[in-house]
Amino acid sequence: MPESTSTYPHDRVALRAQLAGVDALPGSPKPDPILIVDRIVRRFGGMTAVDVNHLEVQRGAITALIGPNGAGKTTFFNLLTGFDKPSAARKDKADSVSEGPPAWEFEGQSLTSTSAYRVAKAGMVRTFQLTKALSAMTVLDNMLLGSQTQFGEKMSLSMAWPAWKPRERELTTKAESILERFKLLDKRDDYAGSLSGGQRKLLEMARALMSDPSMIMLDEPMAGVNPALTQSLLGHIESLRDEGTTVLFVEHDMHMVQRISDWVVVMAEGRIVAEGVPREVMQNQAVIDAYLGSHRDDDLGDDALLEEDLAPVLAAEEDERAAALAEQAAYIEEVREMEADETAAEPEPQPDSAAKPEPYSGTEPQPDAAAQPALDATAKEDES
Ligand SMILES: Nc1ncnc2c1ncn2[C@@H]1O[C@H](COP(=O)(O)OP(=O)(O)OP(=O)(O)O)[C@@H](O)[C@H]1O
Repeated sequence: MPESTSTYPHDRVALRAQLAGVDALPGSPKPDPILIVDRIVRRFGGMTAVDVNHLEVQRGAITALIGPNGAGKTTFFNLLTGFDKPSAARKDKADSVSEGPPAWEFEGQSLTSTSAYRVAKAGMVRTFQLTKALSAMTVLDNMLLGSQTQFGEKMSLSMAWPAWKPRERELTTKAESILERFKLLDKRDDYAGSLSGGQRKLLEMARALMSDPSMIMLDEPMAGVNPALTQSLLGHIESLRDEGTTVLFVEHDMHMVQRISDWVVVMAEGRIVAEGVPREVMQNQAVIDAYLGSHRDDDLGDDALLEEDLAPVLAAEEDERAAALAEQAAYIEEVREMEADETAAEPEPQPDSAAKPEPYSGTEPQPDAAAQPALDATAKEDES
């Protein structure tokens, strides 16, 4: 985990004591914000999906972003991480953009409309669901794809092959260490597609950690996870926080939100309508009106509903990143072949998973591939 340069108290009791003194109001200033967002608006046709005037995310805290379906949470994540661009000001509409240009900064560095690669390199990394193309790669290759350093070095190293080998060894050692932490080391050579739902979630998180993020953004980390692995996932998220990594996560499961969040931000119809400590925010009238309403006693963490609602959004995201993923997967394959040619080593060990999908060749069309931010961005970097 990154060494924090802040004097921020990583002790949870001290952290919560600090947050208890923060005004429970939308856009309230935080004692030590790692992310500050101003005037970010996204419209789709005539519909405003996101209109956030001001938001500060506290360094070292676990912040939950909640809201009803269609509130704009995923779109907001996409904007912050460079996967979408904010809309321009429109004079005939009284939204936040009309009051000035959008701006957001992370660790004091402007990330406004920056590429996904640069966002990840700055230390703000999001997770993605393990999709078909990634499922057809081994767990270890998924981890190597998660290393932004690898992507940044891709072009030069492919031309200076001998330099790559020690780097790959270093990245592999790092990947194995993270996999061990997530109890996935024995799955190292298995195809990711053979993992259980909960193990996939662990792998998504593990992959994001390959780039040493200061802040990790989790999009519905508990969706599809069975109770057996829920405790493990919660424990890992809390451990990340305890080590100084800021966590921002979107979640429908209110039990989880109440249990692990230090702070809760509530979105409805694109806007931040409430903020506060978990117990209090649930009592907030704006939240009850906008989100919980008459269904307050319902279990809002219904995974079946969640997956159904998410499907079209995720499919769109996956399509956009398919080309970048194919390029990266082909490159990893190329590196493997170069290594085999050069060392005339034994044949590569075959993955020993029971459920083995066809290996991904890197050339076939991948309609539903998704990749880490760094993947998409590398392609952009390479173009430039
Ligand atoms: N590419 C798109 N084109 C048109 N409308 C979109 C697009 N992406 C999102 N929207 C719309 O923007 C609104 C916000 O969607 P978003 O997925 O961000 O909400 P959400 O809070 O993440 O919802 P959920 O909890 O159901 O995932 C919705 O009305 C959605 O239909």
